[in-house]
Amino acid sequence: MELAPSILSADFSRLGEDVKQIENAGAHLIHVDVMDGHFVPNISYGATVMKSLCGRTQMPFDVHLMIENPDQYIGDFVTEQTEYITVHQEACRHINRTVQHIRSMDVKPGVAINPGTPVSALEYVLEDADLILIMSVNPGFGGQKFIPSAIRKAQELKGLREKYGLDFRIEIDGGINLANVKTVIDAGVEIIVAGSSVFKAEDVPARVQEFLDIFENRE
Ligand SMILES: O=C(CO)[C@@H](O)[C@H](O)COP(=O)(O)O
Repeated sequence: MELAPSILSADFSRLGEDVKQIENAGAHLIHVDVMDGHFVPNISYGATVMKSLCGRTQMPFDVHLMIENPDQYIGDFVTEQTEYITVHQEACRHINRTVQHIRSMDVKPGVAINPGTPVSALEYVLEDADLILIMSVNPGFGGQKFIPSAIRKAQELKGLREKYGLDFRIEIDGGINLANVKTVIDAGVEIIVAGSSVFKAEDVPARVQEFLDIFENRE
């Protein structure tokens, strides 16, 4: 199990400190939400902000591109710290080519699906991806309410992974908190993205620890 706090909910005026704080508390990855105002109705930040964190933390980057034309920008997000680059199935005309493009840059490719997209849309890309990201809110904003159908998707993906002997990891993103995280873990999720429930907590390190304690009891 890994915790990937989303810096979308961090305080950008002190991003380096916020990231260091979650790293010291034991978080595993930094989730980097990139939004273009086209694929999603919000603009967040780009590669320059992400790269400003290189070396300020040892945590790997888990990049989530919520953008049109991701192929055009993938190269900008490749750094020595970039572990995953995830693109949306809905944003890619040639998803297989995009996944191969990410892999050719020595980064693990991920594919995300929106709440309205069925798992079946991923059928022919599961064997090429290292990560499948289930959106459990409509992408674009932090602090939204969890959409429960994401649980069925995780169960379905876990079943397909077993059936075909594949080894992609299952990640969930949106509306995750201490109350629902056990349910998504039981459904098969292995990487938990959490934005507001981590960065908006009164005691951020304690909140990270609470997630880690739940992980430990589930493993
Ligand atoms: O990709 C997104 C939103 O589009 C997420 O990564 C959110 O930033 C998660 O925030 P919370 O729902 O956990 O507050």
